[in-house]
Amino acid sequence: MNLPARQLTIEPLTREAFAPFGDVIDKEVSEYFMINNGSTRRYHRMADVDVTEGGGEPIISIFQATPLEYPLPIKMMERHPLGSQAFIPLLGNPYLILVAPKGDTPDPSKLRAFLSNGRQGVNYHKGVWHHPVLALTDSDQFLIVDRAGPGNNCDEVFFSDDINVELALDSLAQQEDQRIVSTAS
Ligand SMILES: NC(=O)N[C@@H](O)C(=O)O
Ligand code: NI
Repeated sequence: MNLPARQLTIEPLTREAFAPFGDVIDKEVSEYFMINNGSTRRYHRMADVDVTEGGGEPIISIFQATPLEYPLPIKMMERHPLGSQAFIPLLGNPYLILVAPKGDTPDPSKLRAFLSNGRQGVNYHKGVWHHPVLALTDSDQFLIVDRAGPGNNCDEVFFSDDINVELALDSLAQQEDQRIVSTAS
């Protein structure tokens, strides 16, 4: 008999809640100073790019991502042991983030899911377990700042089927981001 999957609670993305996993890149809660003769706000050093271990170098890429099918059974997590990885949404669409604390393997009981409002980026710190990008809008686009260089910088761990955990969008219907459910379902 298949038991119903445990649905992860999807939390609003805040700097404080996400702190154990990395940085939230969100100008709406950040200080700035004026530059360019007063014409420009500089939201300075919102996150650090930590990619030089083992001879790594910072690179900038763009991901164009397709939403997965929801409810989404969580089958795997990955980490980048040699570098941080930042995702900056380019089109203003909400998206999901799924993380677990650093450690030898991701602990399924410590999975945390967050919803970005589409104006918030994230910077996973080196070694933080995370699910590959979870877009909620077709062909969504993200600017990525992460590491190129020698060595293996991507560990993947596949869970056994019996962890029976999923991400469902129903819980989002109660939040102001109602449009998400219609976009992704
Ligand atoms: N593999 C890759 O470049 N992307 C993942 O790291 C991801 O977090 O989406
Ligand atoms: Ni990654």
